[in-house]
Amino acid sequence: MSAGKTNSETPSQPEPLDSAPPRSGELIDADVPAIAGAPAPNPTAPDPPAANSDDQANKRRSNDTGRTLSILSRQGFRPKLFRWKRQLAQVNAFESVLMKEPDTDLRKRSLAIRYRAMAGEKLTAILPEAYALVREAGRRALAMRHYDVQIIGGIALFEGHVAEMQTGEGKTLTATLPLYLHSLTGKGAHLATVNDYLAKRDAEWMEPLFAMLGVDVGIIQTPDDQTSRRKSYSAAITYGTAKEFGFDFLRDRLLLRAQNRLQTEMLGDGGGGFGGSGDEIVMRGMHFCLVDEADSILIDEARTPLIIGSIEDNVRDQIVQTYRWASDTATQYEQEEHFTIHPDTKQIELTSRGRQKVRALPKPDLVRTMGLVDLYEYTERAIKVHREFILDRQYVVRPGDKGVDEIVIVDEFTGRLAEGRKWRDGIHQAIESKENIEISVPTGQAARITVQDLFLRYPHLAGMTGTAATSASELRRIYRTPVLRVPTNKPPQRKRMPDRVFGTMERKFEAIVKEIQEIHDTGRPILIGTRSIDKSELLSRKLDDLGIAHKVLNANNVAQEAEIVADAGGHGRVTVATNMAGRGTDIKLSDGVERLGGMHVICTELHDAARIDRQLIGRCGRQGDSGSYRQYLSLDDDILKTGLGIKKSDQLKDQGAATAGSVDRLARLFRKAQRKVERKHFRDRMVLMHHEKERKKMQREIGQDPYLDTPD
Ligand SMILES: Nc1ncnc2c1ncn2[C@@H]1O[C@H](COP(=O)(O)OP(=O)(O)OP(=O)(O)O)[C@@H](O)[C@H]1O
Repeated sequence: MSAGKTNSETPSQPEPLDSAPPRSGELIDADVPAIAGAPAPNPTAPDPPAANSDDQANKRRSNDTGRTLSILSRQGFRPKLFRWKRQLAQVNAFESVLMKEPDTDLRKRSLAIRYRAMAGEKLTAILPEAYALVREAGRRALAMRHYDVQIIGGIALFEGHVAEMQTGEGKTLTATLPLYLHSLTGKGAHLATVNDYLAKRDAEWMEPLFAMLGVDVGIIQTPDDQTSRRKSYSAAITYGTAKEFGFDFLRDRLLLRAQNRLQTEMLGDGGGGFGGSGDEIVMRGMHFCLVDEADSILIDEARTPLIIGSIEDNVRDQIVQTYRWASDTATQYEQEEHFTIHPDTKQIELTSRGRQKVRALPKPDLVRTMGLVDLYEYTERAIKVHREFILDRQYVVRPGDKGVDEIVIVDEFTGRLAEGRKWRDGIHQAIESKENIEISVPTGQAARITVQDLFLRYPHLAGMTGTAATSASELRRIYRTPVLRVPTNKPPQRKRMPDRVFGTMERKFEAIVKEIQEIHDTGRPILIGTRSIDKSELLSRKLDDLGIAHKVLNANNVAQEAEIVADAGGHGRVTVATNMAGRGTDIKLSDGVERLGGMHVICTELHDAARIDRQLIGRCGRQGDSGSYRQYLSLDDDILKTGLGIKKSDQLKDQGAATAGSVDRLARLFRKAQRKVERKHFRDRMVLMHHEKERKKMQREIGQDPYLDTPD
């Protein structure tokens, strides 16, 4: 969209979706048989009459089926429309019957369809009754009746799509539909979220709905022991994080291998069973997984390897001392004289004078016994870390569980602390030595799986997200999950204000503060998104100087998160946040704010991926509320360096320093830089995927287990 005009938002279209078959094997038949016990489906049947005033209120809020389907048809979904329309009508027809039945009958029906599913009846045939049951249980147990758009979203999820639903449109409730339907087979349905908190919150929130249908729910939390994990996995539906699902898969696999070995050994002397430790695996297979925040987990996290470590390295002391030595000497090396930086890969390489210096510098005894090639590598890494990794941007230092300080990564995409995640290739340890804290010497790998591999193992996979359209082709290519943009329940009212571009960050921040002051005077709440913790704090100081009361939400003050978010939509509130405010945060407007124009969002910089910007923007104009947003940019922004290269970005920076006013016409340059970064990340992911595939193929050929026999 071009700058210079105030527009209603028109997000870019997702890929045409009918070109790739959905992943799920259970595609819906064109001829769904009529279902016993339900009135004959009538494709044009209106929604059933509302039972009470609550329901009437829900119905008023609900979209009419016609609007939903006409929006979908504009997305190029025609071939599926006929089927969905009929299924929606069938769900509605069932609903009018179910509404008259007592709770006990709902449970009996639920049991009956479970038997049918277990007996092998196709889930597609059971879908209308199952979805109507879930809708009715939602209405009774949670006072939330699934809107038509949510039913459509639920059908798409069942068919293996990634459903893009705008913020606040009710992904949590929509998820109950495919989770329930898949759980009927008795093979378990998983919901993967990004953190423990969301897994617990969503499971506990939806639990009364499932309980009404006689379905139990398990929750996996990081500290859980094996026994409680096993219990949670034995539930019909299990909520947990992608990370925990991955680690449980690996631990089970290690255990199975150990047991197999034991069994083989015992067979020789007539023994049976694996008595030994008495351990048992915790998972009971992988059948269906619904991934929440699908773009974050399936794309941003795709490359993250989940690793279970083996025994400690016996050369630990030597490694620790070498990290320390390299870090202590890193600042003595000069660019060009001692090292060069590759313009594209940003790789640091010592020159011959640099290597000479490595050899000449005094070293402790243990370091001297290290091979020279290793010493060069340690030094290059230490130089890189000193130049590129900045405290309170990419990471924070925080007191750890055992009373020792630890480095915690700040996730570029979520703004949150990425608990337990570590940089690879010694970078994490080099940062630990830079910050002079205990060095966590890497252990050997016992088992390893990437997030991508993990989810590709599920025969039925689906996802939900607020922002998938920009990743549609990647999701389809890697996971075979087409993207469906689910229309909002009410038409969106979000306004885009023209982009503003300044020469320097300083001038940009001045203009931002001015805009905050002006809008703040009208009483509208404002949310300002920054790319890093230090910038959120810089802006906060500027607001302090002007006496504008505000709250700061970043990874340093997670404890007050719920309180800050609950308040952010209030009259006159100003909230400065990293992209932590970007997901899972439902900002509700307080009374009267809607009339003033709703919330205003200010984006202070572009992120590496456009969808992260969209997440922040999505905080305003929620559920048909009014709202507005504006993007601010400056010629010294990081995105220009990462997207256009150092030379070009340095030129622009110089140009910016000499520019007094705004240069809004340059906005297009920033989007171009962002697209370049996105393409580069995409290529990296594809290369990784190719290598991983080749490695696994080769390992299988020589009889190895690609998850357990992993090279470091
Ligand atoms: N069918 C419904 N009837 C009534 N209220 C609903 C319905 N669906 C969702 N809601 C309400 O909408 C709000 C947002 O729901 P939810 O948090 O699941 O949204 P979300 O799509 O996950 O948003 P986010 O992108 O912020 O995570 C909740 O307060 C929920 O109660």
